[in-house]
Amino acid sequence: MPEDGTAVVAKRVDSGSADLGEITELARAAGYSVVGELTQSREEDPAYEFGEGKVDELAALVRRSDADTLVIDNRLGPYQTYNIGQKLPEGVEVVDRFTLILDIFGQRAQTRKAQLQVELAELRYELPRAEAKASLAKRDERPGFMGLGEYDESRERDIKAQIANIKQELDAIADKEETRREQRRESGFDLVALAGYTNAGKSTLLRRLAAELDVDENEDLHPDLEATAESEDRLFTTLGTTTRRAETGKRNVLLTDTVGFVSNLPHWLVESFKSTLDSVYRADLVLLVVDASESVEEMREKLVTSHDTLYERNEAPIVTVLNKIDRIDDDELEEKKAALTALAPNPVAVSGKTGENVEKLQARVESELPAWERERLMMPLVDDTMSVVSWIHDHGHVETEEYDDDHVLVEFEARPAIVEQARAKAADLTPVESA
Ligand SMILES: Nc1nc2c(ncn2[C@@H]2O[C@H](COP(=O)(O)OP(=O)(O)OP(=O)(O)O)[C@@H](O)[C@H]2O)c(=O)[nH]1
Ligand SMILES: [Mg+2]
Repeated sequence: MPEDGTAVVAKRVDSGSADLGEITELARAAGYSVVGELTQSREEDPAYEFGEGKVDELAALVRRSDADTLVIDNRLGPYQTYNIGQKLPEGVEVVDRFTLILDIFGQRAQTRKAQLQVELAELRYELPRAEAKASLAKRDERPGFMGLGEYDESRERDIKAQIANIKQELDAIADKEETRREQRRESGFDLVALAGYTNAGKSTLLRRLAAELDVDENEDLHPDLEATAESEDRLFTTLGTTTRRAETGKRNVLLTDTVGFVSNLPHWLVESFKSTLDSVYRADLVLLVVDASESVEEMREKLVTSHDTLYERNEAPIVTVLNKIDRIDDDELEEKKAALTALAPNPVAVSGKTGENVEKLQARVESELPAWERERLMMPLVDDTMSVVSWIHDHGHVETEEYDDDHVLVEFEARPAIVEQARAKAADLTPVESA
């Protein structure tokens, strides 16, 4: 764990100039202080990623700045990692973008699920490396090294078995969570998820929209309700998921905040976090949060990354939320909206920090949620009637409730499935026959 570690950050791009902004933030999020940086613009060198001369320069910089880690914002093959490491002072570690992100996740993982997901991603990272080692060892026919080949093949089998076990456990967790989502829907809740690039302001918006829900009374239904959703100006503040009840008007909304997206992640890493991302993929509505105080270029890139992450699995309609508008003026906002209309049609612009336009966002959530059905039910007043009436209150929105001597007329709106259940409950109320 790189608590108080020091790092040099480096990046190669094929052409143009390399931007170290995000990798520096990621290194900080992992606990490093960044003590040096270096970039190169040239095609990839198969042995060293950078040109060999540049790696010598990097090694000198690492030595001069006394860094204990070299963070490289490129996808390194196992041999490149090894070759670069050979040039560095003894004990200096080479970390690429993916291992750095895994490192952050590992430090933040608090729940069993988060820990399993990190472990799964680590094993998936290691598997091709173990396979490469095993096949090298097999090819190497020097008798003295026979044992090595056997050892590595068993490591490979071992990793595969562990991956299968973890996947099984994660699938069981995912099933349980899916059941919980269904129970919540049956209880009349709409499920809305906050998604978006890391640091966009999702947790800040969650707190802004959240209403209090008595957690104790609803423990069975809402074990993931938490009092706080931290916000901080650092990447990946949120790793697990937090669900709160949101105030939007008529509808009963449960709003879920979760891990942010980040660009250039290999497929297996995103896949490892599938059961966390399911809270987004399986929502009734997704609020895709974008930091509007950044440049149009950055916003565009982050929107593309977000859409790519959502693309394959997401089932819900998406509303784009341009956040942090307190940091820009109206003209700038309009220009950005116009420049991004293809990726972010009809966005809602808000500030989670000041609360500006939050009521517009609430109205938009209400209008985008799957439509409710309207119903009028006339029920006889018998012993169980009041419990049916209060069930309708809990699961939908009651417009009028009128009583006469032996009947009640309830007019309400609710999800179609709720309306159906209410009808069945009403039909079960049998008027007291005069004997
Ligand atoms: N000026 C301004 N700052 C904001 C606003 N919303 C959030 N922030 C700041 O942006 C930073 C990130 O906010 P978070 O709410 O933690 O963002 P997040 O999307 O949950 O981030 P991760 O959990 O790391 O993915 C914090 O420093 C917030 O205070 C806003 O509307 N205006
Ligand atoms: Mg967050």
